[in-house]
Amino acid sequence: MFLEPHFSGQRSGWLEVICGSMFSGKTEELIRRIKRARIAGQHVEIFKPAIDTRYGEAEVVSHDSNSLAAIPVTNTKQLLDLPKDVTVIGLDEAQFFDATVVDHVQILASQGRRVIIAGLDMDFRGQPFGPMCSLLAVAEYITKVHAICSHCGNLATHSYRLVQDENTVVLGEKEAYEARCRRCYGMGNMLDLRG
Ligand SMILES: Nc1ncnc2c1ncn2[C@@H]1O[C@H](COP(=O)(O)OP(=O)(O)O)[C@@H](O)[C@H]1O
Ligand SMILES: Cc1cn([C@H]2C[C@H](O)[C@@H](COP(=O)(O)O)O2)c(=O)[nH]c1=O
Ligand SMILES: [Zn+2]
Repeated sequence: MFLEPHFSGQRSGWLEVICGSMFSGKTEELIRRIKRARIAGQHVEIFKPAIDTRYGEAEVVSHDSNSLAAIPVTNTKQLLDLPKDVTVIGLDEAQFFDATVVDHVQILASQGRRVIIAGLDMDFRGQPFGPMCSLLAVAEYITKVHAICSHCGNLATHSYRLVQDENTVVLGEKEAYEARCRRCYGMGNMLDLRG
């Protein structure tokens, strides 16, 4: 389990990334860390891409219906308008932000703030999703969480799309995606290719 770092001298900021497939517990882990920061008396703000309207516009919500209020973002420059006393920043569904998010979270960290970022590492094709690769490269701390494969019960790393749609962005839940292990993901794709 992730334990928050301690600093004895002057505290510097840092980036944490929580990544994994759909249903792997990214949002739950983000909510857990945010709640602990609030318990510690820190000022927290949470953001999400405005594009993710699945559960309403101003919330991050887990598949188990845990939720926290969040500010929808259309341009990641908005992240830089934060008051100085906000020392902890959460970002959910980071795969949907554009590449500018990488510079903007680094500015926040260099201002001494803790930035916790949750997002899908891979899209339904098994390819790196949006800015997640770059965020993983610059983060001080990385946590990869795993779902349970819907087919065999092993650990799942992939998000398998059940609906026919070639667009990278297709919002959805269980009706549109399954968590799968590498083996079951590969077998599903082979069957799709055979038609
Ligand atoms: N295949 C699955 N593997 C693991 N958890 C699942 C699965 N399907 C549904 N869940 C539920 O989803 C919850 C995780 O939800 P959430 O934190 O929103 O995940 P993520 O943000 O990674 O999509 C789990 O606690 C569990 O109750
Ligand atoms: C794999 C994949 C997912 N999406 C969408 C589907 C959901 O709306 C979100 C992921 O939500 P979660 O909190 O991680 O469960 O992303 C997509 O648009 N494209 C994809 O390839
Ligand atoms: Zn499997």
